[in-house]
Amino acid sequence: MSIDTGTTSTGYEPIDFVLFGTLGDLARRKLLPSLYQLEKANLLNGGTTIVGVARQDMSEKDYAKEVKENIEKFTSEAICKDTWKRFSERLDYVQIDMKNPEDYKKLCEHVDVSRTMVCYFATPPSIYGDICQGMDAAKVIDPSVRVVLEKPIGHDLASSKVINEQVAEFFDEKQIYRIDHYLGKETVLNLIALRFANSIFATNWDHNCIDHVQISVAESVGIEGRWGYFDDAGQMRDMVQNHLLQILSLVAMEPPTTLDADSIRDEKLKVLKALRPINASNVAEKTVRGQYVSGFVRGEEVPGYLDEPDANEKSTTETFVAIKAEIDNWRWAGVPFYLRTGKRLPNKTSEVVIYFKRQPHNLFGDSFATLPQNKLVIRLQPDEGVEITVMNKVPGLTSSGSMDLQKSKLNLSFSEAFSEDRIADAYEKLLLEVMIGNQALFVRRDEIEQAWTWVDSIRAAWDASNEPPATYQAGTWGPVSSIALLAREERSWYESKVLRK
Ligand SMILES: NC(=O)C1=CN([C@@H]2O[C@H](COP(=O)(O)OP(=O)(O)OC[C@H]3O[C@@H](n4cnc5c(N)ncnc54)[C@H](OP(=O)(O)O)[C@@H]3O)[C@@H](O)[C@H]2O)C=CC1
Ligand SMILES: O=C1O[C@H](COP(=O)(O)O)[C@@H](O)[C@H](O)[C@H]1O
Repeated sequence: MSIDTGTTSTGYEPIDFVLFGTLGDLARRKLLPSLYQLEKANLLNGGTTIVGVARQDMSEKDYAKEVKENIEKFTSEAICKDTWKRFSERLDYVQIDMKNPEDYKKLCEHVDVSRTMVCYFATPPSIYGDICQGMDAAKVIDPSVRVVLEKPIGHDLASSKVINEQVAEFFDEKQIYRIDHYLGKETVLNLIALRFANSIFATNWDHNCIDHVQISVAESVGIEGRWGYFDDAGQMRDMVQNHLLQILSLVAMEPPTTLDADSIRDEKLKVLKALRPINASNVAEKTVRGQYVSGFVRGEEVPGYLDEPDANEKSTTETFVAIKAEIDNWRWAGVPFYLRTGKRLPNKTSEVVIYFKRQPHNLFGDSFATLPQNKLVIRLQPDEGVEITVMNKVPGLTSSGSMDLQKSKLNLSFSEAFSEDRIADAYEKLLLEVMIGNQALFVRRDEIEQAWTWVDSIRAAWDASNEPPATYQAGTWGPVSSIALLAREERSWYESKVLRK
């Protein structure tokens, strides 16, 4: 089916956007509201259609009603009548049991194979193979089709290879867009601009100038009713294997030759390959895993992980991970990258903090016994921005002739510096990139597999150790051993501002 609402002309050809799993949590909460926002910003091509696929029997009218309700619920603003009118005209629905190849014939009545088709698999990865086979049986696959795969791709290296192979049987790597939604966050993308558009950073970005790097992705939420999924995954698979390693790669990669997809992905892959393996011989020294017990998060009492609904009270799944990662290459020799992520921490904050080396000699002994390190704090979320701590002379006259120093901050807050009234959600950016056909912000198969290789080795060492995770109270920054991970190297975690309710 193709329509022309005649409203928008964008830089890409009209497409048929097929959303498998359209009634699921991700589609309802993120994908459909993001498509709606693209409509509102006039970024959906006039001829583009949105075909929802799920196994429930539902009329087009009821589907549109359901979509509208979800947009109202998950978009923090009143729905705009004109935008909704244009958006609703694009919506179409088809009932398919994705495990039944016969059912996919119905799809042919809803898409126009002469146009580009984008197929978003918002379903469990275990049925990606079934969807590919069904599409093949319905003869809707050709080289112009793009498929979007949600994370996690697998549970470990072996299972990710199986899923990647199932999809590769029908689609070339150039057609596959693997989502890591952190790559769609404005501030994560800004890492590339900050590093490569500013010579002050470009020339100071290595072991000569940088002491260490901290990457923290803290969440105040717990398991949010996803115990079954989460207990199988744990924070390592849920957050480190993908989001934290992608951020680390962008911070540590060499300048890509251009901004094209493979130039960037080649450089990220080299970083992942250079990560020093962590195994049974060094896992205790380089990693900490934790599990929260009950406590208070922003003044509210919350249950422990083992007391969450549906919990198995013997679970040893980690809800917190801290790692000292090292990159064995010329640029980063001797510079640790400390990673930290957890559920039920005091706040939702994601930050990259670059600690520069101290001055070799202190001229200002009277003010400071040791001069503090300059820090570059890149706030990924919330209060997106960049902050540099510098030392300044305190203005004023002194009779002793000494110079008093004070630590000050140069703070760039995106909300104050830029006139945008809202920062686009990561999914808006990524959906638009798929429609344009740019793979730069999507993860290549070899990156995913390399990340699994590193993570699997840590997980195997944890399993072999038989040590349970250390506990931490909900609302704190993780187990004390995480503080010790840095303290024994005379360092400490950057203290994020804790937002109060
Ligand atoms: N939810 C989130 O915040 C995030 C999700 N993801 C990933 O996104 C994907 C989707 O997750 P989520 O939306 O949470 O999952 P849900 O279980 O909520 O949704 C999956 C959808 O797929 C449908 N489905 C499953 N099997 C079939 C089948 N045989 N035939 C037809 N439809 C089927 C389900 O239909 P039915 O309702 O009928 O069972 C449901 O609509 C997963 O890969 C997940 O890991 C990634 C990051 C975050
Ligand atoms: O992929 C995931 O990410 C979210 C955190 O994403 P954010 O954009 O809110 O920072 C996490 O809660 C979830 O467990 C994980 O699957």
